[in-house]
Formats: sequence, structure tokens, C-alpha cells
Amino acid sequence: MEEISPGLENVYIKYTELTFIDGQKGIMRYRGYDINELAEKSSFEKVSYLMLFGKFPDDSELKNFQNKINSHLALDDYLKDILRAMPETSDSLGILQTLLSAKASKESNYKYTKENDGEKIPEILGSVLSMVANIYRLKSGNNIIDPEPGESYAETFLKACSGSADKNKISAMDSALILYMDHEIPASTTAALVTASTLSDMYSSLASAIAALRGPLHGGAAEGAYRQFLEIGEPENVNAWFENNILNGKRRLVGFGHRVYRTYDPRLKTFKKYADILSTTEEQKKILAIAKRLEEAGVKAFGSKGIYTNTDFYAGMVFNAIGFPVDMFTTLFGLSRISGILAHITEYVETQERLIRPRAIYRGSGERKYPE
Ligand SMILES: CC(=O)SCCNC(=O)CCNC(=O)[C@H](O)C(C)(C)COP(=O)(O)OP(=O)(O)OC[C@H]1O[C@@H](n2cnc3c(N)ncnc32)[C@H](O)[C@@H]1OP(=O)(O)O
Ligand SMILES: O=C([O-])CC(=O)C(=O)O
Repeated sequence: MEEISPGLENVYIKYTELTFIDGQKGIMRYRGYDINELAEKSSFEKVSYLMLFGKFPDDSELKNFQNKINSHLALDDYLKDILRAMPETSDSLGILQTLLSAKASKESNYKYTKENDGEKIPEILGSVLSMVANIYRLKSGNNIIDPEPGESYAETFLKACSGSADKNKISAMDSALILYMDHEIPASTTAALVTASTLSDMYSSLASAIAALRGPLHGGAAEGAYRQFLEIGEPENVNAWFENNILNGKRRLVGFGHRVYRTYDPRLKTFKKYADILSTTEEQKKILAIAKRLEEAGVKAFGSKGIYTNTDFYAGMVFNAIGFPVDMFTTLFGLSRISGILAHITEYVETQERLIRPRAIYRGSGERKYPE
């Protein structure tokens, strides 16, 4: 008898040389390199290059890659017009999806080839940096600008957002960009692959991915986890809140549980480190104390079921300490994830180029006569 796999659980649709995950042991590597070591020692550009082209760039390859990205920081005028036309209440991820779709509208007949991808990928990385920085600027009441290239992608981005950024914040941003860059094929990357498998263009594939990232079960969880801490309000409220809302209520603990991990998400280590370093105001220290107590309660209650803290539990605190409001968290996740998604698209199209088209088992009525 045919069977379905709800949620495509344990269904494999591609081979990959990009990201390795051992969900039992809590190990995650990009092309064989440990994720936390990359976050500590490398940069977004170097790791993006590694993911996209299979090796770390040498100095001249890196410069060339950065120059190509930087040559696409100026937003097209029609994108600036769209940005200005968006209602004030639009959420930042929705605006990013809209801008990606607008770019897609000019991409007819995109052909996936190494040469095309080699030009298109830096273009996308430059454009998306500018889109996200300008979304932030617009939402904080500032004018739209063409970002100036800095020393690194993270620095260019933070300076474009708010004019300046200290070394700790740039370093935290760079690490966050690396940690969130790829995670094999979660819902968002799968959505991008479905679109790319029809040989649609890269911007359309990215718009599909961003749409799937939005939900609270996936990319929206960093925002959900942070709002949960705000709702709890004080560290001493944690246990009662947990009992009422999670143990005896119907809610899920946001920032906990994962389709693949049965232990702690390995990315937590670095996010937790930055949450500790960057939480300096009384409010930030209070949120951190709430998070730590809540994590303890969650692990005590759910650890035996293999449900542990995931990366989104502490990521929001880091984004907030860098200077971003809650509404930007999923969009920052999106910015980080672009190069991972592009690497998967390129890998998929190069090695398989097979239309993704699953089946559904029909269980409806037999043949019926149209009512006269
Ligand atoms: C970057 C990322 O996308 S990481 C994920 C971010 N998402 C979240 O943090 C949202 C909260 N977490 C969840 O909802 C889930 O853990 C998911 C969606 C991430 C993964 O879920 P799935 O693999 O589909 O697990 P599933 O839903 O089958 O859950 C298995 C069991 O664990 C329970 N469970 C899973 N996560 C949680 C949670 N966060 N809180 C409470 N219970 C949970 C489920 O209720 C279910 O219990 P049951 O068997 O008694 O019904
Ligand atoms: O792998 C997943 O399902 C979700 C996740 O952690 C990610 O996309 O970073």
C-alpha cells in the first residue's frame, strides 16, 4: 500500500556537499568545517565563497568577490520607489519578499550556468544587503541610501543601517550571518528548490524561500522566543508562566524543539556567548536572566523527549543587543540565509536539475455526475 510522509519527514530529495548535521550528537559543519569555529574565525564573505565555490578564497579571489558584491550596493530606482510606497505598518520580511519579487519581474529566461551564477550571486548578495539595510532605515524613519562599502559584509551592513557600529557588534553580526547561512534543507530552502527545479530564476526562488521563512515554526521563531521573554516580564515569573502556558496550556515553547536535533542545537553555543557579552543594559540583562531560567525549565520538562533549545532561543537577544527591533529578526535571518540557499540551488541544478513534483494519494469521492 502507498504511504505518505507527512511533513516530508525523513524524505531525501538531494545529495549535498554543503552542510552536515548530526541531530543526535548536535554537530553541524559547512563543507566539513565546524560551525562554531567558522563563526569565531572566519567572515561571512569567506564562508559564503566556501559554500558557493567549494573552497576558501585566496586573497585575490576574496577581494574580487567583495568588489563584485560592493558594485551592487546601489538599489535600483524602481526598488526605492517600491520601498517608499510600502505602508508604514508593513512588516520588514514582507517588504523583503516584495523587493525580491520585484527583482524577479525583470529576470525572464535566467539560465543556470557556472558563468551566469558567478556574476549573479555577488549581485544578489550586494542587492539584498542594501534591501535589508534600507528596510531597517525606512522603518526607523531614516532616508534610503546607497550603502558605502566597508571592510567586511557585516560592517557594510551595520554602517548602512545606522551609520556606525563598534567592533563587538560587527563581530557578533558576522558570526550570526555565518551561523544562519545554511542548515541543509529546511522548509525555506526546500521552497526555493521547488521553485528553482522548474528552472525559474534565482530571485523568484529566494522570494519563495523568504515566504516560507516567515512562519513561527521556522524563521519567525527568534521573534516568537523574544516576545515570549517580554511577555514573562520578570525572571521570577518564569516558573508560573511555564506551568500555566506550556505545561498546562496549549502553547509550544518557542525556541525549543527541532525536526532534526534531538539534543542542543550546536549554533546556540556562539549565540549564547554573544548574548552574554552584549547584554549590558538592565533590560537586556533581565531578558537574558528570563531566557536562562526558561531554558532550564524547558530542558527539565522536555529534554527526556529529545526536545532541547534551538538556535532561535538566543538569536533574538543578540540581534536586539546589536541594535535591531524585534520586527527585524526574521529579516536578518533571511539576509544570512541567502548565500546558503543560492549554494543549494546551484548544487541542485548542477547535479540533478529534476523537477520537484511529489504526489498526493487521492481519497475523495469516486466518479460523480454533474448536478443538472
Ligand atoms: C531556525 C528554525 O527554524 S529552528 C525551529 C524554530 N521553531 C520553534 O522554535 C517553534 C517551536 N518548536 C516546534 O513547534 C517544533 O519543535 C518544530 C516545528 C520546530 C519541529 O517539530 P516537529 O519535528 O514537527 O515535531 P513534532 O511537532 O512532531 O513534535 C513532537 C512532539 O514534541 C512536542 N514538541 C515539539 N516542540 C515542542 C515545543 N517547542 N514545545 C512543546 N512541545 C513541543 C510536540 O507537541 C509533540 O508532542 P506529542 O508527540 O506528545 O504530540
Ligand atoms: O533545519 C530546520 O528545519 C530549521 C533550522 O534550524 C534552520 O533553518 O536553520
